[in-house]
This record gives sequence, structure tokens and C-alpha cells, in this order.
Amino acid sequence: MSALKVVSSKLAAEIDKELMGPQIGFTLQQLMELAGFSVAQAVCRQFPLSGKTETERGKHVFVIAGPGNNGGDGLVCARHLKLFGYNPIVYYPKRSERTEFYKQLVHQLNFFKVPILSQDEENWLEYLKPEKTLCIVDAIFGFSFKPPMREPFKSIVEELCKLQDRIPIVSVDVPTGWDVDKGPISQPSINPAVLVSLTVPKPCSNHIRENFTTHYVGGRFIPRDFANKYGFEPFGYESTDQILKL
Ligand SMILES: NC(=O)C1=CN([C@@H]2O[C@H](COP(=O)(O)OP(=O)(O)OC[C@H]3O[C@@H](n4cnc5c(N)ncnc54)[C@H](O)[C@@H]3O)[C@@H](O)[C@H]2O)[C@H](O)CC1
Ligand SMILES: [K+]
Repeated sequence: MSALKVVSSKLAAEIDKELMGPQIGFTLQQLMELAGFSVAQAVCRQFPLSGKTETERGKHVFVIAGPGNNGGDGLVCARHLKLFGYNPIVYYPKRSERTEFYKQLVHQLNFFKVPILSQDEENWLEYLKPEKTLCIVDAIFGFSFKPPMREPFKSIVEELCKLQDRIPIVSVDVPTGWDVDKGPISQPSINPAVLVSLTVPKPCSNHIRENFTTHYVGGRFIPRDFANKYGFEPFGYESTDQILKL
């Protein structure tokens, strides 16, 4: 199988900057809405509710949101999952004070009655039981993560690694803790059941386990000439889909 076309962490940051620059003019909010929406679609595609028992349908999707924009994607994803009939619950231990916008995302989750654990919730692992949890959405760090990982996320990721054989993990853009360009650089590491690369896969996605991780691309917001300028072809999304299985 040929390696996927990928863009480095540096190029991914440049793409983001240009999309939100004066000439193109997307806002972060717009891109994040589409990014989170695509992750929610990937969860639906991978874990459909149709034909499931009441108990299965009631299981939580446990969304862990980090302090940056990857975390913001997770907050948006949780809201869409609720609209799609899922039962999301959000753990957002280090809340961004960067902009008012993150607080607004939290207000929106309250509006949708999506439970958000308190920042210093000590018993967060209580919500992670195979019989109660459909999957974990890993929205902790994306393409701006620079190892080594600091607390509280170091301990959180260690716990997730212990659970991942029993509860599938859906990683947003980059499996948390992986070097964006080099892949898993320390052990234990997250091995996601699903990876949703945003805009275009990052080099670390070449290190996913072929027969274990289902890889989607999402974040459908660029035209062909823009993709070509950055050295890749646009992805062949079907119809109104926001994700494509690679
Ligand atoms: N165009 C797109 O594809 C879009 C992608 N989006 C998502 O945004 C992230 C990148 O967001 P950014 O805010 O730049 O970075 P992160 O969320 O990855 O992390 C920043 C955050 O993390 C802290 N941090 C970094 N390293 C460490 C560490 N070792 N230990 C602890 N904390 C760390 C840092 O201080 C910041 O607070 C991308 O991956 C997509 O998921 C957008 O939604 C827009 C469109
Ligand atoms: K992530």
C-alpha cells in the first residue's frame, strides 16, 4: 500500500494560518464547527445506533477536551453527537481562557444538557467503563503538541492507555501524545481504533496499525487549487459527507 499524502506539523500550521488570514478570511469558529461536525460524523459511521438495544444506545461517548483548538473540536463534536441521538459526556480539565469563544462552546453544551465534569473531577474514571461507555473521543492535543506531555494530561493519557483494549478511542487529528511528524515516541502510547485526520493527514498517521485503526479524513473546507498549492489532491468526499474513509 502506498504511503498517504501527508503534511508536516509546520505545514499544517501554515495551512491553518492562511485559511484564517486576511485573504481567505475563515474564522476559527467556522473551521472548528466543521472539524467537530466531521468527528461526530465519524463516530456515527463507526458506532451506528441503528438496530442497537436501549442499553447500547444509552452508553456514553466520553469526550476529553484539551486546552487548545483540538479540545475545541471535541466540544463541538459533543454538541453534534447529542443532536445525532448519542449520549456524550465531556471532561474538560484545563479550560482555555484564550478567547471568549471557548466559554461560549461550554454554554452551548449546557444549553444542550450535555454533562460537563467539573475541572477537578477526581472520579472521572468512573465514567469510563466498557459496559457504560461506547467510545472515548481523544480531543486532547492536535498538531501543536510538543513533547514531553505535562500534567494533568500525562496521567490522563496513561489511564486511557490502560483502558484502550476495552473501550475504543477516536483520536481527533493526531493521537494524543504522538509526535505529529514522527508518530508514537514514548510508551505507553494511545492506539486509536479510529483516527480522524483534519484537512489532510499528518505524517504520524503513517504509524497507525493498519488492521486496527480505521482512518478517516474530515474537515472538508478547501478547494482543489488550495490543496494542490500545498502538494496534495483533494479527497473524494461523497455527496454531502463530511468524512471519507481512507
Ligand atoms: N485546519 C484544520 O485542520 C483545523 C484544525 N483545528 C484543530 O486545531 C488543532 C490545533 O490546535 P492548536 O490550538 O494549534 O493546538 P493543540 O490543540 O494541538 O494544542 C495546543 C495546546 O496544547 C498545549 N500543549 C502543547 N504541548 C503540550 C505539552 N507537552 N504538555 C501540555 N500541554 C501542551 C499548548 O499550551 C496549548 O494550550 C488541530 O490539530 C485540529 O484539531 C481547528 O479546529 C481549526 C481547523
Ligand atoms: K487528539
